[in-house]
Amino acid sequence: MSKIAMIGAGSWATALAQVLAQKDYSAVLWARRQELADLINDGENSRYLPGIPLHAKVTADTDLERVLQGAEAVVFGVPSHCFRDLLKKALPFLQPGAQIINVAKGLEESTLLRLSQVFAQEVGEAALDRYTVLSGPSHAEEVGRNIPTAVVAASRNLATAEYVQDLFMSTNFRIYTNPDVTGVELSGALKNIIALGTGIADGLEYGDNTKAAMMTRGLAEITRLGFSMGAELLTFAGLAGVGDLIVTCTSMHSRNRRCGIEIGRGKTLEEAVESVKMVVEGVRTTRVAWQLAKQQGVEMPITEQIYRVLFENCSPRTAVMHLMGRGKKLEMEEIVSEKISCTMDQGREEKQ
Ligand SMILES: NC(=O)C1=CN([C@@H]2O[C@H](COP(=O)(O)OP(=O)(O)OC[C@H]3O[C@@H](n4cnc5c(N)ncnc54)[C@H](OP(=O)(O)O)[C@@H]3O)[C@@H](O)[C@H]2O)C=CC1
Ligand SMILES: O=C(CO)COP(=O)(O)O
Repeated sequence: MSKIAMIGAGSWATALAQVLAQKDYSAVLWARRQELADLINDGENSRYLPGIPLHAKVTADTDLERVLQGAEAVVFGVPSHCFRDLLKKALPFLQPGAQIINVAKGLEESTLLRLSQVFAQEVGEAALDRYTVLSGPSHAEEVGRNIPTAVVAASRNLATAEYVQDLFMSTNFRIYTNPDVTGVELSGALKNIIALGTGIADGLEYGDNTKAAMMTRGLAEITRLGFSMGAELLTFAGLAGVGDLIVTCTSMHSRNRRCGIEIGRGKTLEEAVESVKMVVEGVRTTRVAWQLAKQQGVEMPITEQIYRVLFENCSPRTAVMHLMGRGKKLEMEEIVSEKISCTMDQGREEKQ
């Protein structure tokens, strides 16, 4: 059977390799450290996905060229901040026409770009026809244990999205296709900010009401930013949107939520990130979203308060006080008015 290369050997890349190996693919993980490759080749990624015996077709190697040789598809499973660098390193060894699947949930901090835009800059706009983002409510710890999970494969090219759907689809891993790459990328990245926030609320020992309010209003501001950046509104109501927001804000598997809990309990950002021992994408994403909100002229009050807690020494309780003390609002105000004015503009253009 065919070979699939996985760039990165953390929890998510390992769990996805396990899904592919169970479908008889050879899933070869690229690890930057020999120690990690050895663990995987010994049958368990005890550093990132402990307690899950790996399928014999999951192997690891530190030689990037060897990993990529003959791979029909390449899954990038590394944190967003190293995507561009690893993509550049991988490019010379990619098989012509290889499918590229990105599973990272973040934005590039220095450029504020989505990762498909980073890919287009490095490989060329036309290559987006073989680029897919795979995203949705999917903790590695559960996928690795074959717990039923459903996610979205988004590509501008339907045939490419369907290739990824067929590649991963199994009895316990269900894939839907979606053409809205922008919406799927933004919702996957931005929900991590809200998960930091619900974690902080949990750390402060606020209740379920607070968490539900933060998730719902969080979704409203994610949707607002996403819509202003060209995403489809309905994507935010789907698996990659509200689905992933629910799982990340409520699960103890979530690294972002766990980091938030530690901050709410009084740890510094550095101490909280250190305690998680895996990537906490939401920290960088908060900086990016804070800047994007300003750039787009979009109100993101929760993101703004989380930014102040993470980077401006604002106490979590003060941040909550600021959120609760904001001026009176109509619940659907911005989203509805933007959509209506947009539809009206469209209607006017069509009439002319
Ligand atoms: N874990 C999950 O359940 C899910 C995660 N994701 C997303 O997948 C992406 C990866 O997350 P996850 O697997 O959890 O991360 P982990 O922290 O579990 O693993 C990160 C992996 O990336 C490697 N890595 C880190 N920095 C670099 C670098 N500068 N150069 C090369 N390799 C590097 C690590 O190697 P080393 O050990 O050598 O540091 C490790 O192999 C993130 O964007 C995350 O949001 C998406 C869905 C689910
Ligand atoms: O995206 C995820 C689940 O869908 C994982 O979230 P965390 O990075 O917070 O663990």
